[in-house]
Amino acid sequence: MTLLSLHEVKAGYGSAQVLHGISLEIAEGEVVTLLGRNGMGKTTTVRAIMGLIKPWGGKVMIDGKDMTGRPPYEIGRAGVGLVPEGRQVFPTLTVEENLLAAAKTPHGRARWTLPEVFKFFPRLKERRKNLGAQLSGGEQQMVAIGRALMTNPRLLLLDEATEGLAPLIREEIWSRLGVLKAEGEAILLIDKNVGALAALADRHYVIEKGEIVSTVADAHGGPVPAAELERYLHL
Ligand SMILES: Nc1ncnc2c1ncn2[C@@H]1O[C@H](COP(=O)(O)OP(=O)(O)OP(=O)(O)O)[C@@H](O)[C@H]1O
Repeated sequence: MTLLSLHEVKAGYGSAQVLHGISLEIAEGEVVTLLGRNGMGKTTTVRAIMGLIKPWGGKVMIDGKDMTGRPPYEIGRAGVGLVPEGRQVFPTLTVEENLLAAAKTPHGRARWTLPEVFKFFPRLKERRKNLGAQLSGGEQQMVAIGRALMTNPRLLLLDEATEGLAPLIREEIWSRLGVLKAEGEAILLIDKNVGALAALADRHYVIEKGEIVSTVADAHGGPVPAAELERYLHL
């Protein structure tokens, strides 16, 4: 079933239009990427989905329900969790407080609780009394992901979740995302690491100047080779 669909979403900042009619779909359990060079509108698309900016036109549908322009907490309640660009961990709260601030158990028994997040990222359990500001970039990223998981989302949006991280931490994040995929979590990924995207994702949307210019998938449902994705990025 379709979890999220965008129909001709238009949005921008001030009088500058950035999105010129974005249409895309993500089904339950699907891992999809939004690929594009800098400044093409990936983050703006995420903001429009989350209600962080109000679309100028078009529709954002969640579970077939029109959620266009609803505030972020309502989008979250509808099952969408965001791992934002730049992590945005609260610097003066501890790891535990950062995670608990987001806690939400929408439908009865929740998959994600504090102990479950600590099991998923053991490093966070060790650091649970540390302040956000005292964490390494990789640890902050784990907090950002853990915080989104604490909302028990059915769709996770990750905006540049491995940016600026050391290779080892980056690999750990990718492997954790693989675990989430295997559990049936739907994920929308934005990242510059095309190799990792190719390995994890089922499908790819290519965005250029605020429009989806290609949808890329393997005819037999397998992964799309990284080299093919690279070609789309160097148009
Ligand atoms: N808060 C803002 N106010 C004004 N313009 C903005 C704002 N945020 C982004 N823009 C502009 O909107 C356009 C698209 O930016 P966006 O961040 O969506 O791109 P992106 O594809 O995510 O790229 P990047 O990889 O650089 O984050 C760019 O021209 C950018 O300068």
